[in-house]
Amino acid sequence: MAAIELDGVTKRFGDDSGVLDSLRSSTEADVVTAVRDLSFTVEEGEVFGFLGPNGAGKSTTINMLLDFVRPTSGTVRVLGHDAQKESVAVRRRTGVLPEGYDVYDRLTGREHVEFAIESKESDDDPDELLSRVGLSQEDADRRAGGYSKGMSQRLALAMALAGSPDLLILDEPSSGLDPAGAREMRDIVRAEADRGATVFFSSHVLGQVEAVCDRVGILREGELIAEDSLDSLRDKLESESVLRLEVDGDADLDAVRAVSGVSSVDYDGDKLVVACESDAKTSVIEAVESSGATVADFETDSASLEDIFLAYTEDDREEVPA
Ligand SMILES: Nc1ncnc2c1ncn2[C@@H]1O[C@H](COP(=O)(O)OP(=O)(O)OP(=O)(O)O)[C@@H](O)[C@H]1O
Repeated sequence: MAAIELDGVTKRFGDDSGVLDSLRSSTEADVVTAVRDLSFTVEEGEVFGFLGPNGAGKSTTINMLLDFVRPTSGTVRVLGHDAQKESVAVRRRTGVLPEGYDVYDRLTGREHVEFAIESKESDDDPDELLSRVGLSQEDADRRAGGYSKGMSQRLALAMALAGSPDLLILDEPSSGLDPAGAREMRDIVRAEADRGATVFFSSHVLGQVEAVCDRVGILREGELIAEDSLDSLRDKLESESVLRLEVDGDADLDAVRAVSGVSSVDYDGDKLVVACESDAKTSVIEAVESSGATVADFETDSASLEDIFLAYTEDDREEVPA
């Protein structure tokens, strides 16, 4: 069964166009389409990486899974439940690590976790959960208001794990963690998947996602622009190259973009950087030269996963060379 199913989901903020003119408070400029016609499925037991640059719509999507935000159109199902009509059932079976979790200053770490355990009606041992995320007994007895950022993040993860949820939603889980903490978090994600939980993991840090996820979805400006297993993305990479060209004169970037097999064209300093299929390299050089510029020199390397992510998510706007 699918753990998460989105079908044609759009979310517009600030859109009160259905409201009487006299009551409208927003102008057209206030309307933001955070997510546009988004459809995807995450299967039970999968670790799904939800990638995208800042403002791509990741948190909005997560908030719709939990019914904190309602879609303007489309349907959202979580663990077989309608996310709007059965949000209580969804939340009971879901552990959430929200982005930038704010602790309750006056409660101790243990009290936070006890609260999470109670709300999940579970009989978990709070100290066990705290030690799983690397917080000691002494830490557990301290008020969380004095915690460091990384400690607060660990505490939030312990709370998300309470009650062995069927679905874990982790929004930027490694933010604030040191490298050891980030690795421990990844180990926990894998252990949770091994016990059968589904993990939905949002991040703009590709390395984190790469290390734990079976499949990724890449969001850009509210639209899903790629959804694939990491292996397929890697296969794709093998046939991709990045060309760095030293160009004299002004190359027509649109002509280069139009070459079949080219996925992105941009300036990096004074170098023209073109991501393309390996067998399109000659056509790229020809396109640059026939647009009136001269290729003085070039180098080529195979694309890293990072390059692909950037190629998918970066804006194609022409940048003026420095
Ligand atoms: N409550 C809101 N009111 C108006 N606009 C909003 C609201 N929440 C989000 N947005 C807008 O929706 C878009 C997507 O935001 P969202 O927070 O979902 O992105 P994100 O991918 O989680 O970004 P980040 O990686 O920076 O957390 C942004 O343009 C944002 O300004």
